[in-house]
Amino acid sequence: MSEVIATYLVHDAKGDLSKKAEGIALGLTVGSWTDLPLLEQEQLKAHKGRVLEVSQLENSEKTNQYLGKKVTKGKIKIAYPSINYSHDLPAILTTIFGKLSLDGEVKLVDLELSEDVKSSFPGPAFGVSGIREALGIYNRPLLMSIFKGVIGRDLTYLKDQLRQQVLGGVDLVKDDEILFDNPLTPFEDRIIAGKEVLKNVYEETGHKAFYAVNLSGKTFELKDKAKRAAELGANVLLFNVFAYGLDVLQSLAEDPEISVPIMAHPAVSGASTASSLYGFSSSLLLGKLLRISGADFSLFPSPYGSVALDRNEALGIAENCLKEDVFKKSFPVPSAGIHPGLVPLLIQDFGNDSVINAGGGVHGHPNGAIGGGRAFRAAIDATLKGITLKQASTSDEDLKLAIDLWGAKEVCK
Ligand SMILES: CSCCC(=O)C(=O)COP(=O)(O)O
Ligand SMILES: [Mg+2]
Repeated sequence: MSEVIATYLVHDAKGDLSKKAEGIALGLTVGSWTDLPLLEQEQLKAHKGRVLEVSQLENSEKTNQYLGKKVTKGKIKIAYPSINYSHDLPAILTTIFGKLSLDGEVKLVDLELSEDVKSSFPGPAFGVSGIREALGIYNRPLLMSIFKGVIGRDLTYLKDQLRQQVLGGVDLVKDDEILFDNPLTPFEDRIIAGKEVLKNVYEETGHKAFYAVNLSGKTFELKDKAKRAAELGANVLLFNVFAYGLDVLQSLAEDPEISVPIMAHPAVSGASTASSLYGFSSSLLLGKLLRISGADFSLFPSPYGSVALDRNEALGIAENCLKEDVFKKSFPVPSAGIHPGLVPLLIQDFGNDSVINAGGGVHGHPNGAIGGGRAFRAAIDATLKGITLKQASTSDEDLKLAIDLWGAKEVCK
């Protein structure tokens, strides 16, 4: 059947979840149902939402700590026929969660698209395999660092910081999401300068790395800027998807003139995911929806760093980035407050097909960004060989300095 199935988590004061589910299925599709004449009911049948599942998770005996009232918690699954909407996310999201998102304690936790609906979405143009091939790295998680303190600095500073990071052995360097187009480091100049630094480092050391430049500006200027970036040979485009919308990401990802991998930053997404009662689940928004819309990388807070996400939520994002589907895989990038001592935990939880990403954990190293990058690479190598960081640090000064400063969370085998 051609449809989208939505799963909701609801907290309902009235306690009749079946009635609530039927109300949603009707309200978001054909509106009124039972009061209509039989002929009209027949005509509308193909358009009506179908309740597939109603399950009570907790009863209403206890007062909910956030709502201050007794509520019944439950899961509701509804199928929405695809003849009701065009096959784009603005229409799909408005159908299944439009006014419903404003109507009490309802959280959208998952969406399942039938195969014909999926075919309207691009998925990542490069994906995990394409990025690995472009970098020539197949057997370990990638390592990324983040420019820091570039606001108010010029291109000379940016070039020097890029060089230091790449010399430490990182595979990717991304702009911070708060660096926009500006007179000191304009978008196009950053791409040109970045390419020059990466070329020099490659010629000197043989180490290949990519630079993810922040694609920013007004929505209707983005395509032209992205096309220009592609012409200039940009490696990756960083994009603050949730300040714009998933459909904007999709239109960039499916444009054949913008053949550049896209890295989705989660900025602003917390406003839609953080509540346990409202909004979207992180695994849906930062995993499934980013992937179908064309993100080659999805950044999200790791469970361990400074902006921590619940571990199951973070694992759910990674699962939706990587599970078998018609789409290429997106790289999960657990981020924020990451330092070399967290590498064993990150690899245990997110595996080889992930990107280890750090800003402060690279720049704050006592030997500077070069030392930070080297410490991370040593931590990755040690973890993959099954050696503890403590052991590895006896023969690696950069790793030793990092774990003396930030500690190490070894994992039990
Ligand atoms: C919230 S995920 C985004 C990570 C990010 O953009 C960042 O700047 C993290 O920096 P940090 O110094 O915490 O590694
Ligand atoms: Mg940042």
